[in-house]
Order: sequence, then structure tokens, then C-alpha cells
Amino acid sequence: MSMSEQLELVSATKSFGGWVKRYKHYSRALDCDMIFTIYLPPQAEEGRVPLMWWLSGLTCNDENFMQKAGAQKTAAELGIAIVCPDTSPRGLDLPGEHDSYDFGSGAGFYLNAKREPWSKHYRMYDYVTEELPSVVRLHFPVNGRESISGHSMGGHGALVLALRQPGRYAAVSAFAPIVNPIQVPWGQKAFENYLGDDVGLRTQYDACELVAKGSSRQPLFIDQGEADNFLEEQLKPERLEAVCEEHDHPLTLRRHPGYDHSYFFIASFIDEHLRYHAERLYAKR
Ligand SMILES: N[C@@H](CCC(=O)N[C@@H](CSC=O)C(=O)NCC(=O)O)C(=O)O
Repeated sequence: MSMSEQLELVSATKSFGGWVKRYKHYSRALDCDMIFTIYLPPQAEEGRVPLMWWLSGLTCNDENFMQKAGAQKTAAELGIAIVCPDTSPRGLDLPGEHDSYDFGSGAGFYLNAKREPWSKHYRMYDYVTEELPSVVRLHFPVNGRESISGHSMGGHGALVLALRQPGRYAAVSAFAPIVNPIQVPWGQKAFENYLGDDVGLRTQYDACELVAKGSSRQPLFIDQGEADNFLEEQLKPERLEAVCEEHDHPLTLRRHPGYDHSYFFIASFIDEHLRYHAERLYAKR
């Protein structure tokens, strides 16, 4: 077993007949130690189960979703494992890395950075698409069926990963995703610093641009709160709606009056997302 495949158990907590477990491992892609959390439903004690990836947003780590979304009860009922990676490399002290909430630590944007000093460690795209899935497949009873979801920056990650890898995920959904990062302040700041001014490279990490490019027909399921204080400046779901309409890309976008950007919003609709994922994860191919 390579160094990156060796896991150290950090904690194990029983939940709805299954287990929430945190593991530490060395990531070769990021060249640092990382922690991820997995929920293993009770069915995983008897056989292999499908897996939903959850990508969290700015300022989060691997724990926010497991502690706040209340997903375990329905995941246990449906027999779905959930893996929550962290949102950036950790344990480094790159210059400026911890200075702001929307860049550097806690804000990896699920991309492979090209600019120094970020390029050696900030390779979250490779980490969440290749390295961590290999580790999970090696150590846990998963059956090869995967889906993906996420929130805000993690919603951006879920959409981009799915649109760039047609056929990989049985389902993709998002809560309040950043759909057009190249056109909004959060994304512009991150992409400028991580990727530089290569416009072609930036568009590869932008859901609206990927839909316009048309390389995937993956249906997208999105929930958005109308009282979200990031809605107008950072999220702009109407842009994705317009590009999907123009390119006839399947999109279900639900707007919910009164809901904000928090995990109270996610907890309110996570069961519907899990059922959406389960239907597709268990569908006959
Ligand atoms: N601190 C910032 C906002 C931080 C914030 O709202 N983070 C969200 C994700 S935002 C987009 O990626 C989050 O999930 N926070 C963690 C949580 O547990 O709620 C500010 O004050 O503006």
C-alpha cells in the first residue's frame, strides 16, 4: 500500500445504525496530510453500497456537512455512503494562505492551480476526482456507483466535476452553487491567483462555460434560496438557467422563498436530494 493509501482513523461515531468516520491520510496530489469524513450506512456491513460525494463551501472542512445537514437518517434508509473531502490543502503556511475566507485555506475551488506558490499543493481537482476515490475504493465497501453534490463553492465543484467527466456520476445536484465563477468576485479572485490570466483554462472550471461548450448532457438539479445574501453578487443562477435554455441542457432549478445560504437551507432539502441521487444510483443501466 502506498503512503497516500494508508489511513489513520481519527474518530468513529455511530449514527442511524451506520458510522460517521474521520480519516487522516497523506495526499500525494496535495503533498500534505488531509482528513476526510465518510458516512457508512448500515447496509455497508453486509455488502457494497453506492456513494455520494459531498463538496463543501468556503470556510468549511470535512465536518460541516456531517454535523449540520442531517443527512445520515435518509442515507441510512437508502443505503448510500457519503464522503466529504476537505475544501483545500491543510497544514501549510503559504504566503497569504490564511488571510481571507474566500481564498487559500478553506477555499480550494476544486481546481488544479497553475500559479506559484499554489501549484504544488492546490490540486483539489486531482484530489477529489482521482486520489481520494482510489483511497475510498480500496478501503470501503463501495460498489462503483457514484454521484456528487455540494454547496456554494462546493456546488461549483460538483457541477464542474460532473460536466467535465460525462458519464462518471449517476446524479449531480447542488445547493446555491457558484455557477459562473469567471464572472463573479469570489471566482475572479480565486481564478486570478490560482490559474492566472489564461482564459481558456479558467473556462474549464466554469459551469456556464462548460454547458455552453456542450461536452456533457448531465442533468443538473439545483436548489437556491431566495433570501440568500450571496445570490445577486456571487451566485447568479439565472445565468445557468439562460445558458441551459440556449443549449437545451437539462436543468431543474428550484427557487425557495425565505431560505438563506446556510446549512438550515441545506438541511431543509437534503432528503429530497438524497432521494434524487438514490433513484439514479440504483437505476438499472
Ligand atoms: N464567512 C463568510 C461566509 C462564509 C460562508 O457562508 N460559508 C458557507 C459557504 S459559502 C460558499 O462557498 C458555509 O458553508 N459556511 C460553513 C457553515 O457551516 O455554515 C462571510 O461571513 O461572509
